[in-house]
Amino acid sequence: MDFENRIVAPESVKEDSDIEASLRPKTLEEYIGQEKVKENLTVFIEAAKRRGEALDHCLLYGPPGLGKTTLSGIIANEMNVNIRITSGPAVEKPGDLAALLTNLSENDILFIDEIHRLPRTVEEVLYPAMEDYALDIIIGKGPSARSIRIDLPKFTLIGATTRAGQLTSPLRDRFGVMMRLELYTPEELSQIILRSAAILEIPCDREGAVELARRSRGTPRIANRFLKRVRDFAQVIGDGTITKELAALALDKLEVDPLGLDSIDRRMLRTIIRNYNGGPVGLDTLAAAIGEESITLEDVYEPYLMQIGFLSRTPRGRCATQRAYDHLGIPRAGTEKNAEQMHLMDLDVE
Ligand SMILES: Nc1ncnc2c1ncn2[C@@H]1O[C@H](COP(=O)(O)OP(=O)(O)OP(=O)(O)O)[C@@H](O)[C@H]1O
Ligand SMILES: [Mg+2]
Repeated sequence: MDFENRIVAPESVKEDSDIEASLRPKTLEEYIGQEKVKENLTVFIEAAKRRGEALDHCLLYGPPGLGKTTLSGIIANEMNVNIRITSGPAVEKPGDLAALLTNLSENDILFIDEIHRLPRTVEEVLYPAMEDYALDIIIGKGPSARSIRIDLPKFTLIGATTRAGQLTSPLRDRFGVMMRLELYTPEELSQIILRSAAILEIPCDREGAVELARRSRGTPRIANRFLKRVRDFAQVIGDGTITKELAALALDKLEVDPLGLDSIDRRMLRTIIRNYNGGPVGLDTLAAAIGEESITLEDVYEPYLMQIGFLSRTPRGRCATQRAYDHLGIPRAGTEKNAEQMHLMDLDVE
């Protein structure tokens, strides 16, 4: 199975990057959804600006593709400061971080994507930088080594992560603001799609946008990708406009079902149902059974399946819900007749 090229993958792939830049909203006003986050940010930004201070360090967390990078750019824009962008794995040595920090100006933003992947030695340099705006640098080796302190400009660190739980607590505790991004509702996604369609000059009617939205798994990145792909179908099969019928037809062809599930989601649910009698099954066991990493299941597949109520997490493991059975057309086992039907249905697995 091709995990890398899933059209419903929420992670950025190469073909996304050429449109993403043009579609990124620049102001909080243009940023659709995430009302709670926006409301709080508006207050924090306004307060920091009035005091002429740097914004508190912020941690943005939540599943991929929901707009963490976009939001950081917006914060910089609204604060009227520069933003430097890097990522956890890119900052390999303490010296790399020191170089980034000493190049900031007062109130600037340092954005560290995938901050949970910062090497520990780098993280330790970050603590005094965040707390006291200072760098402690060791000069020399052996007995003559001494530590000097370099003052840094007051800056804002914005960390983004899909896994807040993997952050060490000393790092987590140094963020003044923690904001969780949620999956978007189909209504919010259709607004995002209509906005993107207008920018890219793709004719798309309201029902067409709703249909794309419904299948976008709560994720703007997927919504924008669908828009781009479905435009091709609209131009070749239709009259150029994305309508409800055309959107449905195109996404069916791309093997994205009416709820946005693809074959991998269905396989995961079927595995829980068939091999584990609907669950509960432990995450690691399930991951091994479908040949995917536990972390990927947890970050990428589960959030959406839980949002639509197909999967529940219990202390003993994952369970498929009645809705999942219904959607897949699998009767619940329990009666002998059902068990027999299940057995027959097993013959047509992919
Ligand atoms: N609230 C929003 N309104 C409009 N467009 C959005 C919104 N959030 C995200 N987008 C669009 O979705 C795309 C992905 O957003 P972004 O790159 O910010 O996600 P991300 O959370 O940083 O993802 P990752 O976790 O992969 O880094 C961008 O093209 C952006 O234009
Ligand atoms: Mg990002």
